[in-house]
Amino acid sequence: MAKHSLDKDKIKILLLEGVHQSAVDVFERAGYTNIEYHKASLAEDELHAAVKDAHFIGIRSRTQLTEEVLSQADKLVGIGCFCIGTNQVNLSAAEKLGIPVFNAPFSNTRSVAELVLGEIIMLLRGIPQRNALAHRGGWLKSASGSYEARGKTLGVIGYGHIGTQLGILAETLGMRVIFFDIEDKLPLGNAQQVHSLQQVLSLADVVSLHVPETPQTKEMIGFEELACMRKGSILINASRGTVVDIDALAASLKEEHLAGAAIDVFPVEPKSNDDEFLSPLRGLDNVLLTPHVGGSTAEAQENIGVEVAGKLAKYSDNGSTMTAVNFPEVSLAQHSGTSRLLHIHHNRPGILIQINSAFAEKGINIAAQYLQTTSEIGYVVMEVDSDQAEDALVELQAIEGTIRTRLLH
Ligand SMILES: NC(=O)C1=CN([C@@H]2O[C@H](COP(=O)(O)OP(=O)(O)OC[C@H]3O[C@@H](n4cnc5c(N)ncnc54)[C@H](O)[C@@H]3O)[C@@H](O)[C@H]2O)C=CC1
Ligand SMILES: O=C(O)CCC(=O)C(=O)O
Repeated sequence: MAKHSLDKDKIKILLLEGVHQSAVDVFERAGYTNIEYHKASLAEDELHAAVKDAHFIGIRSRTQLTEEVLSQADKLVGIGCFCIGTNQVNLSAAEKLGIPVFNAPFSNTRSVAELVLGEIIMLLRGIPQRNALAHRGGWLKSASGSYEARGKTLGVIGYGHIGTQLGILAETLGMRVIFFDIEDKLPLGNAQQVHSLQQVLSLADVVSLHVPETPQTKEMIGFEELACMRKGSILINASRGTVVDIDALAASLKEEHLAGAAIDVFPVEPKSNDDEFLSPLRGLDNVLLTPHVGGSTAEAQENIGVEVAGKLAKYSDNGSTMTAVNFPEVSLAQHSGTSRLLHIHHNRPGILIQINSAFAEKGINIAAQYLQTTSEIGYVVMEVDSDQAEDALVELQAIEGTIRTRLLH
């Protein structure tokens, strides 16, 4: 059986925010038993303490892995975001520390698209306000402000994995789909790409946001953009809370410029289910408020657990970094008969020459070598005879510009 430089039972895996049991199962099947599991996110001081001796951390969207938190995580080898978004991690700080970050880019996308489709139908029919009124003893049996989805225009902002699936689903209801994306995208079905945000906003009956959180998407929907939207139209945001100026949205709804909204993500979200949810949208009957559950289905969570835990276990076992979002990607098969050395370094000219010269001087034979770089860091993986592996590790650690090394037997 392969022996790793650090025995697997010494490798601490910290799982937060109730990631699915499937993740625990994957780790355990791979031989990792030192798992600290928390159902919720941790308070800041608890997080600082818990990361200190963790080799791997698994989080969802709540836990903020800032530069400060990462700087305290001396033993951290890899991070798993059990979701799509990775904006909660300081990716460049992690990269500079030589820590790859993995996520699950597809596993919950269908769940988000389905939720949004349901919300479109509910909002076009004015159901949220009828439902709220009925709960208070009212009875609003009226066709006023109630429409079919068929024939309406859906404007998708961000035509990626979620936006495209939503477009296809909406077309099955007979909606016309237009979209805005900063990239040229292949339109699926009968969708049409429109090259300005304002144009989509002014043409659509329903606008749905599916962009990532970036400096460019911060408050991309504010007073001006909301004013561009058609009177009586609907806004849906299941992307990130920072994308919409929430005060501007509340104002537009109160002025009855927009007929309704469905919001799943907020600029500030409660840290746990026990904390109060505060928002200027509270109390508006024509707004569907959901607690960031777009991707929270049994199917999505189970698949995400398997996918991300699998990526972390693979990186731990054999150094493979495929699909890491902040790190040079190297696809590696399981090794046998040799030891594998991982060397992460600042990307400067001459590192590989230094490594190869140092090994040549010591008579260390390199059976295989892989190198990938980003502009910041380089990642070299080498296979050497197991009886030379410890000497090779010493040589690697002495190379100037080294960030970290690992040895896998
Ligand atoms: N509510 C929830 O529970 C969930 C929320 N999300 C959020 O949804 C976002 C989108 O997810 P995917 O569709 O899988 O991502 P994706 O990466 O497949 O698609 C995003 C699209 O947005 C486009 N884009 C980026 N910046 C833009 C800009 N400034 N203007 C217009 N288009 C822009 C990209 O070119 C890309 O086509 C995620 O980044 C995440 O933040 C994802 C899953 C669950
Ligand atoms: O389910 C979660 O915790 C977050 C989902 C999400 O927003 C994402 O996948 O980006």
